Amino acid sequence: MNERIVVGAALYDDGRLLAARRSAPPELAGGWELPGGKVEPGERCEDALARELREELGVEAEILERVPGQWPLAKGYALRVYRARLVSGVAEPLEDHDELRWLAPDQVWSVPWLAADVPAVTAALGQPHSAH
Ligand SMILES: Nc1nc2c([nH]c(=O)n2[C@H]2C[C@H](O)[C@@H](COP(=O)(O)OP(=O)(O)OP(=O)(O)O)O2)c(=O)[nH]1
Repeated sequence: MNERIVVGAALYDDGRLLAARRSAPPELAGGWELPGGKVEPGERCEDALARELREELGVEAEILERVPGQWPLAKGYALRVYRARLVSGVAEPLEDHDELRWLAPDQVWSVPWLAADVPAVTAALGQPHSAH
């Protein structure tokens, strides 16, 4: 399989969803996304996501079920989303981001999500919130 996959986390803690503001590249900077990153060759999506959350945010997360669907990104990549639960650590914008926000359910649309993330976040919200 030759797909280029980016995995993103619908990461919940205490009923709130984490949004991360990208600091680069220039065309995406300032937009909000679900934290995550590229899956490396031979890597399981769930493992890639746990690794990215560790690297980018400094947290340990339990990766739960995949949100059905897949959303196109630039350069032939596609975004897949997994629900996840914060296990330990305090999320900080260590890499790729310059601000983080934990959004309560009525705040989810208060940030300008990147275009690809709008349907992904919508799909993530459309499921029972078992990760709360
Ligand atoms: N992580 C993430 N990336 C997204 C989302 N929406 C979106 O358009 N993207 C884009 C931004 C990036 O071009 C690409 C993900 O790459 P990344 O830079 O986060 O991944 P990475 O940490 O593995 O980066 P790299 O060092 O290999 O460049 O997908 C999203 O919700 N989450």
